[in-house]
Amino acid sequence: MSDQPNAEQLRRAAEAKLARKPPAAIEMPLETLLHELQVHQIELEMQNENLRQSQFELEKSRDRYMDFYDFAPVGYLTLSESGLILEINLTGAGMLGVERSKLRYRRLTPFVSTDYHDRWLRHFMTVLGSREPQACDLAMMHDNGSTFFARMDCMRQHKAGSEPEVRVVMTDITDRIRNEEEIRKLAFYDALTQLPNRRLLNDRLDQAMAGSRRSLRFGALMFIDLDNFKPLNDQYGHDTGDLLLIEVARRITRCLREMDTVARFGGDEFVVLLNELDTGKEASVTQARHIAEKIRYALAEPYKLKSHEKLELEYHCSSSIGVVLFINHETRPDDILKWADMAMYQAKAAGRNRVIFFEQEKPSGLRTASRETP
Ligand SMILES: Nc1nc2c(ncn2[C@@H]2O[C@H](COP(=O)(O)OP(=O)(O)OP(=O)(O)O)[C@@H](O)[C@H]2O)c(=O)[nH]1
Repeated sequence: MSDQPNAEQLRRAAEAKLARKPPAAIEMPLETLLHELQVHQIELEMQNENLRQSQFELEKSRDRYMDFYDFAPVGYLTLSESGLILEINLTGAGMLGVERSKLRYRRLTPFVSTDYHDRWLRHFMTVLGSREPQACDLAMMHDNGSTFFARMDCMRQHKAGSEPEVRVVMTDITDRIRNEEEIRKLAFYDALTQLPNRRLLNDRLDQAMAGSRRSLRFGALMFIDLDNFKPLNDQYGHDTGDLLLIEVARRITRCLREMDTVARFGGDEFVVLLNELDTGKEASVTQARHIAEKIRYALAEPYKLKSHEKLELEYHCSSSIGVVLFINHETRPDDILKWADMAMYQAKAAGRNRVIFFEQEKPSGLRTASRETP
């Protein structure tokens, strides 16, 4: 803004000047008076022009501010103390999928995914009670029902004589969250079958063993290796082999309860983890054998596969399964895996297509495997 006095001030100053002047001064020649008036008029016009220019600059910077506000890459919202939307920029309205004019005085909470309502309401109360900025990540609902993730940076504003308000900067973090999920998936799941991988299996085995210690129920771990899988790859190509592995994953999963885990251990090896069987060993062996046999039957059913020449082919493939029971965290996870693997090799050696249980340590200190009939 210019330091020039405004028209009202000039008028008052001129009147004061006139009032102060002695009558003699007023009786100056008309020509001099006219000249002085003209000079004043020019000065006034120049000041007017300055004012117009300042006004113009002010409007321009307000428009620029509105552009920054409306088209910022983040949503800006002002919420009332009760969570009503008082103001929102165009980006924010776009994120919610509703025209800005229709958002005023609507609550923000219905745009937060139901699972996140509690988190949002707790966060909002914290913001109202704090002078510091507070942030939380939420799953939000677009008006069309699709979900996006947003980081909500919130700050309470409280000017004397007015109701408190909450300023919110809403940043779309969907890509970041999806990337994190993708990275987690890559780290813990097998890309071909989408089953948990070896790393996730190790976690689940730790949990199952801790659970067994609490419940004093047996758990079981099965090592499953396909028989004669290699010839399928050799004859029809890796892609056809992949199709069989995907189908194997489906068939094993169908034999299990929700609480059990099947993981792809590598190549044509799968590991099944059964939780919370029975407190008695015999009953647990019976349950584990029942499931292992179910899997063995399911995997021995013929596979209808498409070869690399798109020809449909039927392939027969059995499995060798080694099983070990565990309880009460007595053993190390590595040993459980090793013993199940040993039992599986016993099944291979005994002619394949069978289930063999690993027998716990003998009094002699020798560990052997006992064979089950195919
Ligand atoms: N298609 C496909 N093949 C794989 C993959 N990973 C490993 N393999 C192959 O799986 C085969 C596993 O070898 P083996 O277990 O020795 O083969 P097998 O014929 O089942 O032998 P036995 O277990 O003794 O009956 C090898 O040919 C590997 O190249 C994969 O992701 N996709």
